[in-house]
Amino acid sequence: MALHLDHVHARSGTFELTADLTVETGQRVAIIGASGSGKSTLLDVIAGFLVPLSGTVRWDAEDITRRSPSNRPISILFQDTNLFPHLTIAQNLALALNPMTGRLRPGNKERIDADLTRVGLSGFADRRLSEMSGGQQSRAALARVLVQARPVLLLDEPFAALGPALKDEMLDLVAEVAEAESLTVLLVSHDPKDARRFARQSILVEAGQVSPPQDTQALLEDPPPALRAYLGGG
Ligand SMILES: Nc1ncnc2c1ncn2[C@@H]1O[C@H](COP(=O)(O)OP(=O)(O)OP(=O)(O)O)[C@@H](O)[C@H]1O
Repeated sequence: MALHLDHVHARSGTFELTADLTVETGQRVAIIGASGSGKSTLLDVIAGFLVPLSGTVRWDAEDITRRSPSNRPISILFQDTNLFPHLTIAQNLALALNPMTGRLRPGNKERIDADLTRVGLSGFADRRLSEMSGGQQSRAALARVLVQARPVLLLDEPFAALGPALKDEMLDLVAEVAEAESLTVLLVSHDPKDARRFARQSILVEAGQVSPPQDTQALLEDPPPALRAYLGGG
């Protein structure tokens, strides 16, 4: 299994993006590029918020190019956690599972409890989000994407508001969970330390041109000029 972008050409306003690449199942990949290079636009194409003008997005043999975001094998974690502060964690996760009703179906409660345990929040099910710390809210947001049980996880700077130690802890937790569930993960981050920590391979985005995954260490040691300037490497 793999996520494929075959000869994708997309346009958002006047901005153009091209991508031709494969991310293998279970791979963790960082998306690196200067500000405005097209990292979020790339995630939009994969997630289904932006339909390309040409080319194909495939999950293995399945063409998902025109599928709505909610019908893709993909979940997304943004910095805005998508959680309702006045609801409990359990209520939030129930809504993630059954968006129309928020009611639990048979088996849902067990799934929620298992995912809360997995992210270190066992016993927190009835706690309101507004009564939790930033780190705990990040864990709850991760549990929210885990209950959806989709094989591809997109992360767009999800832990940028946390301090460095907490951010590292969350990245390690995502890596651990991704490993256990064989998730394919794409992480947009502005911090090269995150890419080094999280992803052996990275996708470089330069002025709308997306390169296939390459070795993170090698890319960051010898970045192309635009990326070097952005990273502040002189
Ligand atoms: N609807 C639009 N009309 C015109 N330009 C757009 C539109 N949407 C996005 N852009 C431009 O597309 C480019 C890519 O934006 P994108 O958000 O993908 O970049 P990014 O690499 O994620 O940037 P950052 O690191 O700053 O978040 C930017 O120059 C942005 O201004």
